Amino acid sequence: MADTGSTGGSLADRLTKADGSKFESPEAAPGIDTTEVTDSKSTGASTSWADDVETPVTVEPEPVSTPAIGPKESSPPKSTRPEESSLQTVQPETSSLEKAQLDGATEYQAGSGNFLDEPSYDVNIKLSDAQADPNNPLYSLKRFEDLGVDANILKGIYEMRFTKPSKIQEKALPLLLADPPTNMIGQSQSGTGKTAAFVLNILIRLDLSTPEARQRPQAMVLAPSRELARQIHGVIQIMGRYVEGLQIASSIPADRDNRGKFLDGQVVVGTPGTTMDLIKKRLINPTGIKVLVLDEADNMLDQQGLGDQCLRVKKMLPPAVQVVLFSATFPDNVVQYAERFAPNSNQITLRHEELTIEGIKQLYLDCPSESAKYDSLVKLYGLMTIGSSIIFVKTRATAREIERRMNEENHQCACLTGEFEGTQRDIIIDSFRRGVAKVLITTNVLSRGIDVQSVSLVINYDLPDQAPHAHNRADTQTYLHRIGRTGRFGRIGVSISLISGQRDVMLMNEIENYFGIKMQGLNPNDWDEVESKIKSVLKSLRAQPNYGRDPREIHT
Ligand SMILES: Nc1ncnc2c1ncn2[C@@H]1O[C@H](COP(=O)(O)OP(=O)(O)OP(=O)(O)O)[C@@H](O)[C@H]1O
Repeated sequence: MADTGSTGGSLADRLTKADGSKFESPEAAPGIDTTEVTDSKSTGASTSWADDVETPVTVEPEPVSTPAIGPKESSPPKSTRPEESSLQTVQPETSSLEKAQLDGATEYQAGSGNFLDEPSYDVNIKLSDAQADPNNPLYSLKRFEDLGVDANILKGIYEMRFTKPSKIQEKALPLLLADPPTNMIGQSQSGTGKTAAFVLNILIRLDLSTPEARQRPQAMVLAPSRELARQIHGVIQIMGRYVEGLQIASSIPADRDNRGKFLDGQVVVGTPGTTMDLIKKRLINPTGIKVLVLDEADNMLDQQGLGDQCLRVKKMLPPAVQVVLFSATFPDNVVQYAERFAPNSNQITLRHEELTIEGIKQLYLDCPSESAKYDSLVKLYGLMTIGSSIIFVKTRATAREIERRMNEENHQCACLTGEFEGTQRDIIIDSFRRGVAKVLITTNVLSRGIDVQSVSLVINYDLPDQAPHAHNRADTQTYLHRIGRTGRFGRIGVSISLISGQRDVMLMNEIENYFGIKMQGLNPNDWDEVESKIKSVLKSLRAQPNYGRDPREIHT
C-alpha cells in the first residue's frame, strides 16, 4: 500500500504536544411551542430493573468493513514520528479556564449575541428576530434574570453573550429548579441550548457554602463520547467562572491529569464506563450527588450500548437524585425505558415533524456508483472550506481511506474515529474547533452534541443505517444528530447526502418520511449550478463563523 505521502498521515501525527515536543507514538502521546410539557404527576411510571449485567461500554459502535472508495488501506493511526506540516500548531501551556474555552465552543463563537448590523453578505434574519418569533425554537418570553439565576452565574452568561434564553431554556429551567427537585425528560432540536439548561440547574443547585460541602461531588453529567464530555466540562467552566470555589472533575478514558487521583470537584463530567470504573475504585464519592444528567439520553439509555453502564452508575447514587435526561431525539422504543430511569418526570417533548431545523438546508447528490462518491467529495472540497465541514462515514476504514486519498491530493483534512487514543482525539478535535483543520472526516462517534459553530456543511458520505440489526433501515435519529452539527442556534447550514444505488434511495426516503421533509436534489451534471446553489446558502451571513459576534471583536 502506498505510504500516506508528505501531506498524509493523521492530523494528530502532525501536531505538537503542549510543551512543543512531538508525539512519538500513540502510546507515548498521552419550535417548541408546539412542545408538549407534561407534568410529572401524569406519568407515574414505576421502576423495575433487569439484573445489573456487566456489559462493555459501547461508546462508539462503528462497524468495520472495507471502504468502497478504492484499494483497502489497513494501517492503523500512524505511530511513527510525526512530520513537519503547515498544520502544525504550538499549544502553549494553558490554564484550566483556557482549556475550558478550548473545549467549549464559547471562546470562538462567544455564544450567539445579536450584533449583526454590519452585514458583509446577504442578511436573512437577525438572531434577535429569530428569538422574537414564537414559532422558532430560540424564542423566549423571558430573560435569564427572570429565571432565578444567581448574579455570579448571570455574569458567566453575559460573558457568553447569551442575551435571552431559548425556548428549551425558558421552559425547562423553572421545572428543573422547582423544589422538591423533580426528574426531567427534555427534548428540543439540535443546537437550541440544552447544555446551558442543565448546566444552569447544576450551578444553581450546588452548595459551596462549607469546605465539607465543597469536598465532594454534588452533580454528575454523563455523555456518550469523550469529546462531548470535554465540551460540557468547558461550558460549565465558562458559565461558572464567577462561582467561587467551583471545581469540575473529569472522568473520561485515560485522562492523564486524573489517573489514579481522587476526583474531588463538585461536578463530575464524564463517560459512563470510566465514571463507573472510578466509582468502583473509590476515586469518585457518589454519596453526595444530587443531580444526574444524561446528555444525549436516548443514546445513553440504549440497552444494546451504554444503557447498562448508566443504570449501574445511577444505582450507586442516592435514591433522591434528580435525574435529568436531555436529547434532540427520544425514539419511541427508548421513551418507556427513559421514563423508568427518570420516574415521575416532567417531560418536554416534540413530534418527529418538529425535529428538523429550518436553517439546515438538506440536499442530496446522486452519484453513479459507490466509488464515484469519492470523486464528488473531491469536487465539493472547495465548498467545504468556506466554513468548516464534517464528513460522516460508516466505518473507520472508510474514514482512513478518504483521509489518505484526500491528503495525497493535497486536500487537507483531519480524521477522528474511535481507533485513536484519547489524547490524539483531543488534539484533533481541538484543532478542528480552532479552524486549523477545516474538514473533519469522522464516524458516528462525533454525530451527537458536538458544538462547533463554524460548521456550515455536513456531508453524509454514507447515510446512517441500523446495521448490524437492520442494514436496510435508516437510522433516522443519527441522521438528525449528524446534520445538527451545522445550523447551530439560529445559524444556516447545509447538509448533503451522497446517494448511490437503490439502497441509498430507500434509506433517504425513509428519512424523508420520518421527518416529513423533502431533500432537494443537486444536479450532478452541472457543477456550476451545484456550486452556486451551495454557495448562496453558505455565504449568507448566518452561515458565517462570526455570525452573532460583536463586529468590534471580529475586526481587531
Ligand atoms: N440563550 C442563548 N443565547 C445565545 N446562544 C446560546 C444560548 N444558549 C445556547 N447558546 C449557544 O448555542 C449553541 C448550541 O447550544 P448546545 O450545544 O447547548 O445545543 P444542544 O441543544 O445541546 O444541541 P445538540 O442537540 O446538538 O446537543 C452553543 O454554541 C451555545 O453557546
